[in-house]
Amino acid sequence: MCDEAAQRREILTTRQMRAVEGAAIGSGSVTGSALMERAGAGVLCEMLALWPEFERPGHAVILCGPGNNGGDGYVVARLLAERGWQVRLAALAPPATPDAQVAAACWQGAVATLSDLGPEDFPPGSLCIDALFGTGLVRPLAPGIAAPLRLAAAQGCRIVAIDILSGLCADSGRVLGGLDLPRAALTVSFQRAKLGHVLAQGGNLSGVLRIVDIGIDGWMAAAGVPARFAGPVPALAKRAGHKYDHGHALVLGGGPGQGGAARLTARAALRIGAGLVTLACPPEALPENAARLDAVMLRPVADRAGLEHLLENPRFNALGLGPGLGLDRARDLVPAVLASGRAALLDADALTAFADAPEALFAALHPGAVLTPHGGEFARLFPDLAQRLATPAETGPAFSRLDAARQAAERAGCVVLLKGPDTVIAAPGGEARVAAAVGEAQAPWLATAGAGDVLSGIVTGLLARGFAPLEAAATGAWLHAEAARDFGPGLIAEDLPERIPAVLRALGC
Ligand SMILES: NC(=O)C1=CN([C@@H]2O[C@H](COP(=O)(O)OP(=O)(O)OC[C@H]3O[C@@H](n4cnc5c(N)ncnc54)[C@H](O)[C@@H]3O)[C@@H](O)[C@H]2O)[C@@H](O)CC1
Ligand SMILES: Nc1ncnc2c1ncn2[C@@H]1O[C@H](COP(=O)(O)OP(=O)(O)O)[C@@H](O)[C@H]1O
Ligand SMILES: [K+]
Repeated sequence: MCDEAAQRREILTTRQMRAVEGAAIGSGSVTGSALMERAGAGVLCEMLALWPEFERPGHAVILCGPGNNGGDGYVVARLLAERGWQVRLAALAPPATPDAQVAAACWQGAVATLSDLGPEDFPPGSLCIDALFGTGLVRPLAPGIAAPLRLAAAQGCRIVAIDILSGLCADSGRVLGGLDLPRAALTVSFQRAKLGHVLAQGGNLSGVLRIVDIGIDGWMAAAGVPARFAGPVPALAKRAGHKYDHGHALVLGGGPGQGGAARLTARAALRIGAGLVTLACPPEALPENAARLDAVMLRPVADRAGLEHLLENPRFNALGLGPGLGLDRARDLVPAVLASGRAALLDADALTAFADAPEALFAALHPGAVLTPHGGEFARLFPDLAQRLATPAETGPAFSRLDAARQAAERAGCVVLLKGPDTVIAAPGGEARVAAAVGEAQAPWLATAGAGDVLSGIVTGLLARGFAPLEAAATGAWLHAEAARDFGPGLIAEDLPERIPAVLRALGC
């Protein structure tokens, strides 16, 4: 991936976007009005690129709010009318910002109110441009504001959201007030994606997401250190060296009849390129595992003393445990794993085992560790954060899954990966990644038993290969979803490790 692409992987908060725009305008190089013109032109360009049939003028309703999002709407209305479209513009209120007032003054057509609109304004197949609110949304949409959006959807219109679907919090992707909102067919945003496009309901409600360059990259430094999309990295390629140069992952498994999860973990660690992978299970589970494993090596580990003995071998450089481990065994082994100081991935039972005493786990964790909870496991370790996520969002910016992961990472003192279609990954200090399996990158077939065990293996394998915890977790989550997308419908967990080679080959590894 070239540097330019890496930079465009940033995902901004509202505050960060405002800082970048403010720096650009403050430099005197560009005006707010000029940015608004670029934004409106970009919306039109992306609509025509996605739906070439709209080269032939049609019918559009433009819904304009009082702020600069509404200003973008006036620009789009003008541009569509210039192309011969029949445009009906309805405003919630008069434009209230100087830039929106300039844009509105250039609109020659009539201005209706939202309540004037009826079904006849939304002929099926026409366009509804949502320029009500963008990053300035701070409270739930009033019923009269959401109504035309719902009407448009009910009539079979395509909704195009300017910047973000009105009603969605741009920082969290949560719908303020928990309203039932229709989905945009297309969202056109500016310069960089916002967290609200990919987190929570935002991933589904944004539809196809397109980002338009409005020429303010030169001021991106004003955003500080934004979150970034997870993605492929050059270090995935395995160019040379002996197997011992690529690390030896140790996966800890559970008792007889519970071994499938850890076997999935071990196989995924091997597929992602760990030089060697050993599965350590209780002695009584050896026959079952021996019957199912070939390239993955097998060692008996009865208890903590057995593990400490095995760890006298310094070649085990990354440990993965939790899937199918059993809660008692987890309580016995996790302290030894963490005391070894080696890179470690903790998932499933290795997390749930500490539901009654998360502080004990946090005290033992170190910066080389990665936790990969799903929502339920996250709530067991961080009940207050899960509660904040579960509380309906009434004002923006609302508490986001990324806020939750960041606070969890701070508390745990290590990387925390919170799973979901919008997987968020945070390190202590605030660095963050989002592995968004949403919109055009959706991977719904990952909702299958054992998918998380495979993710554990991919991340453990990358840790063994020497990836730093944040990058192992982020790259692993991206690869995991990419393998699922590559396989497609009918995916089961066993398919995921077997799909990794195709993903790596496509990357040129
Ligand atoms: N600042 C810039 O340079 C640019 C801004 N752009 C556009 O500007 C938008 C941000 O503009 P603004 O900051 O003016 O914000 P918005 O246009 O999103 O809305 C802000 C106004 O809506 C009010 N409001 C918020 N929630 C409400 C609710 N639920 N019901 C009723 N009123 C509500 C606020 O009090 C405020 O007056 C972006 O989303 C983007 O579309 C683009 O033109 C690109 C350039
Ligand atoms: N609808 C979905 N879209 C994309 N990814 C999903 C979806 N549902 C689940 N996943 C991913 O699949 C994995 C499921 O893990 P987990 O909940 O631990 O299940 P299990 O314990 O059965 O392995 C996670 O990586 C999660 O991010
Ligand atoms: K909007």
